[in-house]
Amino acid sequence: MRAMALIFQGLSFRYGTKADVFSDFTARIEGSATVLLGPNGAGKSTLMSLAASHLTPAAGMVSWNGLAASSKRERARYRKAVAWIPQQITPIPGLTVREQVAYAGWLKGLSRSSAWEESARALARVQLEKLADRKSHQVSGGQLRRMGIAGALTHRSELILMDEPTAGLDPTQRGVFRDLVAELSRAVSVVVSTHQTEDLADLYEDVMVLAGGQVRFQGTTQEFHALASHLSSPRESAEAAYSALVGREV
Ligand SMILES: Nc1ncnc2c1ncn2[C@@H]1O[C@H](COP(=O)(O)OP(=O)(O)OP(=O)(O)O)[C@@H](O)[C@H]1O
Repeated sequence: MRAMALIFQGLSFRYGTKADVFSDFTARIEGSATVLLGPNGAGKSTLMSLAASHLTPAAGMVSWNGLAASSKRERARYRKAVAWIPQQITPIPGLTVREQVAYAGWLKGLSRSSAWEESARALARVQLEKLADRKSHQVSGGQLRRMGIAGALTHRSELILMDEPTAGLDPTQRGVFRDLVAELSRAVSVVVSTHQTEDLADLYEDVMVLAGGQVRFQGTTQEFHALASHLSSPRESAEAAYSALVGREV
């Protein structure tokens, strides 16, 4: 296993004058494929945005593999190593799929020419090469998300954070996405937030359950299922374990 860790140390964060979403939050995510579960409002998206250094904590720090997101000297390297696929991927008007993927690489510090070269390789990995010349606002939601992943692949990130990547996808697109996560996690670390407890065992090594800005559970997927081991199917036990941890807050 790669010895890389995403570390949250004494993190505090709130939006404006609202209550703290996180207060002195400490957690460590290692391993190649982790799923972040939690009810609406648990703080999953906020944690992902903090990890992406898209949001800045009021106190504490986030680091990846020893690089601190908040360090001026390390921030560019941190952002190149850590990619984030937000819930909403916005097509950039006028750009083709390939141009938008190349643009993502350029934003992370690649030269224009290498961003352009890498974009072709990345689109092939997410099986979108046929749509490379289509305008990005003319592709489906599932294809947009794969385009976002391709953007993350251009700069060869080490960690890919995906926020609710399967929300609203039809079963076929979900299947494509699952294969992609399985493939990606052989080469890079992935952290995926979701509401869906189905198919956890096949895709993820580790589970972290968040509720009310706190870690309710962290362990291997097997340990997670074992919380409800009296139930036979993995799907039932995952749902039961999840409900036991966060109640019916869904
Ligand atoms: N932009 C924002 N401005 C103000 N409050 C926000 C904002 N985004 C989230 N919050 C609040 O912060 C808390 C955590 O929200 P967050 O979106 O991180 O949870 P989540 O687990 O991702 O939920 P969901 O599953 O619904 O996406 C919630 O109380 C939410 O209302």
